[in-house]
Amino acid sequence: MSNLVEIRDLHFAYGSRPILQNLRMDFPRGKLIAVMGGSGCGKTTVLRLIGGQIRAQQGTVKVAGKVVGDLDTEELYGLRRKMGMLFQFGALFTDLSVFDNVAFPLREHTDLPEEIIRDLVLMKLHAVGLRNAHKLKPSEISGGMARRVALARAIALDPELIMYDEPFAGLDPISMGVTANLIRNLNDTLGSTSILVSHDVHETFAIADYVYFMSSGKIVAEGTPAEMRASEDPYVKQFVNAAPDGPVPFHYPGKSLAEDLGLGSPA
Ligand SMILES: Nc1ncnc2c1ncn2[C@@H]1O[C@H](COP(=O)(O)OP(=O)(O)OP(=O)(O)O)[C@@H](O)[C@H]1O
Repeated sequence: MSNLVEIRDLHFAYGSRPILQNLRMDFPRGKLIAVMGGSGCGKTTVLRLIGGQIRAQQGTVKVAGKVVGDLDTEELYGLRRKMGMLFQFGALFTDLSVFDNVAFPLREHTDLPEEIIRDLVLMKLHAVGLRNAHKLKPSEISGGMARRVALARAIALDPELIMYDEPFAGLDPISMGVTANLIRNLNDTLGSTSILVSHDVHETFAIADYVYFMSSGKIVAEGTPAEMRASEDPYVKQFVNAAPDGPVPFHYPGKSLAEDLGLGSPA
């Protein structure tokens, strides 16, 4: 099976601060691939490299066979049209109705007549169960519904690749489950490829085909959700079991408590 996105030998630094090291990742067409790991390990940076918002200092990111870092502005713009992105707390335009929020990318990126835009928007809203809410403003709907509208907007242009950055953040458990199912169903019905950045193990394992675990800018484990559940890797175990201490220490590194309290030999 061919990969829609391929990352090879990737190194990335913000200034002199290394963020990603020696990454190799495959995102096969049609699959839903999760990228998991603690806060600040570099997950969002991976999405930004795929979207071409930033460029790697070393290594390659290929999307649909093209090296993203080599594209000029116009080519990048063309590539981005094939990508749908749902960012953390995917903010809606508060002054626009639900309908106009979803219509926005269609009006911005296509010359389609309004009657066609109307049908497309209603179909996308139907897919997320909110066709009948199309006249409402974001202030009149719940947080879970707003996330679904953002999802409808992200898929408005039938993207080949959909990237989700923490789509479950701030949602109640029911809305989380609804959003997770939608992400899986949309991937399958649109025939797209999805990248899901999340630290929510339960929802992510329920829908992902394959999982990459990152820590400090490196891939530390990868496999299917079942393989990850059975993994003996201490980092994966700590993450999957949400253990407060393990390879990721609870205490910020430094002096021991005994030293700080002047109690003699360091522990
Ligand atoms: N524009 C920037 N300039 C400098 N450092 C940055 C910039 N953006 C992110 N970083 C740093 O890069 C590291 C990786 O950030 P990134 O957002 O990719 O992490 P993440 O795994 O997505 O974290 P989270 O789950 O908290 O969103 C972090 O330490 C962050 O502080």
